[in-house]
Amino acid sequence: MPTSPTIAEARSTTYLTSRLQNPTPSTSTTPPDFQIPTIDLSPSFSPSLSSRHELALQIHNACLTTGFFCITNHGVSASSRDAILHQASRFTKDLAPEKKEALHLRNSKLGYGWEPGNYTSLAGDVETKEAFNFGYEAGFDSTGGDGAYCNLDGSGPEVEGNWWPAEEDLPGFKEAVGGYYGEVLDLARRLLRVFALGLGVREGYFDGMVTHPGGIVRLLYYPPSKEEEEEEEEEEDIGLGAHSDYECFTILHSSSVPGLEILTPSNTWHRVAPTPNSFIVNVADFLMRWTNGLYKSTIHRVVNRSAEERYSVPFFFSVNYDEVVDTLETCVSKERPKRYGPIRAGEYILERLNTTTKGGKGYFGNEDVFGEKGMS
Ligand SMILES: O=C(O)CCC(=O)C(=O)O
Ligand SMILES: [Fe+2]
Repeated sequence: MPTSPTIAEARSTTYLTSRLQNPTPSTSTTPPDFQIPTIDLSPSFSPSLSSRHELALQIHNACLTTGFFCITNHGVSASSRDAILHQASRFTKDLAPEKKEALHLRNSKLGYGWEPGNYTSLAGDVETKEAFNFGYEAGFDSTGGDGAYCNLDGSGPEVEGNWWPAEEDLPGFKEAVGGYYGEVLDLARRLLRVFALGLGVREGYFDGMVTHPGGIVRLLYYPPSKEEEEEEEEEEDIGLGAHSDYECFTILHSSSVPGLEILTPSNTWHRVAPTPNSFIVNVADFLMRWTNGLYKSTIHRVVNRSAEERYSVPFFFSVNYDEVVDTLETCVSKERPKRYGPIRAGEYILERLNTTTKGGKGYFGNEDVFGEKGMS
């Protein structure tokens, strides 16, 4: 069940303040020791268990340190990757304003639909990004699903499902985004098997927990920078404010325009240079909790400093939302006693989502907070 906005607000503020050691990190250059490893995922297809173990070790090390890594040879087709960016641009540019308005996420309890620019804020930054959010549908799943999907709040898809534009308004949109979703879901499940090996449990340990998994996709648009902002650090327009992600891990695809910045241990923003044909993967909060704080869910943000538009598509992968998850025993030791109790995946994520607001007050379906237009 969603928490009341007041509790959510307090938790959001405390959480982010505790993780942002300095609320305004310096944007000076990255320390030379900070690197996001690039990991070749081809061994995940290998019949050799030792090759898969070697891969798992590389990923495990990245999760213990940066919390971010870049993957190549991931198995997602170039055509689907191109198609999803094209659909993000069609949604942003071709869908009439009144059609977007009809999909406004203020009408959704689960964060689905259209998020206009400036609608949300994170860590006090008003954001310039625009987004369209949707979640799992069995029809996208290459396994066909197990028929047991439930929403973040425990309700079934018949209570609230995705909010799609009408087919005649954006012909072929749902089919294309569904095709991409299915391929990335396959990748996510394969990656989770690699995570299992890295975490010292058997490879199939998590399989039964992702039979109807959570997986929210956002089609994100970041407008071009109004002016050359490279030297004007004070004036920068935040596309997406400093935050960590909420689920198990995120698989991020973006256009070639840079913008993603990662907070380094020395409190500087590391600007990620996009690598062709790759995805960026990052540990999110639920996995951090599940691993007893061993895996790092690293704070990041987006600033589009270029004169070009930027599109990106994160896939936030979670175990089945009705799965009750307790700390992994392999992550508990005498030196690191168990820090967290069991929690239902959807409950945790929904609580976190409800904190992502202008003023931290919770916006999903919450007309009272922002009034009719959802903005103040
Ligand atoms: O657009 C990006 O590169 C990152 C997006 C992101 O961090 C998010 O949506 O949580
Ligand atoms: Fe993120």
